Amino acid sequence: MIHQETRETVCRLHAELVRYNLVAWTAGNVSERVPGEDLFVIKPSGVSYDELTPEAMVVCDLQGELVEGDYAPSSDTAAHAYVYRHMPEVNGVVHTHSTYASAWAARGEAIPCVLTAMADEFGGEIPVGPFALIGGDDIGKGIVETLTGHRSPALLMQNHGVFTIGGSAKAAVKAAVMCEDVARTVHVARQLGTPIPIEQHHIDHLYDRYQNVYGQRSHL
Ligand SMILES: O=C(CO)[C@@H](O)[C@H](O)COP(=O)(O)O
Repeated sequence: MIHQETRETVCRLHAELVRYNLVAWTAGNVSERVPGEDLFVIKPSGVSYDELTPEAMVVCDLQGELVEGDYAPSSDTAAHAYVYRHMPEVNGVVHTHSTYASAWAARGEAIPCVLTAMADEFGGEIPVGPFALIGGDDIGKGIVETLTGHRSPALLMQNHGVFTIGGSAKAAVKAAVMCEDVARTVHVARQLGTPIPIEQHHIDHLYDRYQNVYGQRSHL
């Protein structure tokens, strides 16, 4: 099938949403831009995660129209397409209903930057986007307006759940995993007392280290 490599990547990353317990039933979705094309691959709508295969993935253009595939595209296809049209640096988009992060979304409250892990991955708070109905451009507009110029690759769409972006679908999945992890920890901290905000200059230092030094850097 066309765009087999991207199909395989997107299919494999959907299994990561299940592995990290970020979705229930058929909720959530992952997409990735097809390299060099005005196209992206996304999950078919309402198909059980254990039935997802590279062949079941669907290919859409940047208007969200189905280009190739046997299934109807995800109900969030318009949102993903809007992000790809307006954020050319983004090559991966993920949506989950992960429990703790969605509980913050239900309250319309940003997750404050009170953990070094938040400074590392999000460069500050995880912001909240507006309430938006599903299917049109409203969710995509909310994502773009909230995350443009913001360090965080994740946001909480009010009353809905998590959307993340990344330079790849893998990066966006990582952001979704880390978003749920810190949402849970900060929630627990709130139950025990008042979390202590990290000073901005420390956030900046931590973010720079994590983004530019942490891990294995290719020197070849
Ligand atoms: O959030 C919603 C519906 O509220 C959707 O994003 C579902 O979470 C997944 O829909 P499909 O990708 O299966 O169409």
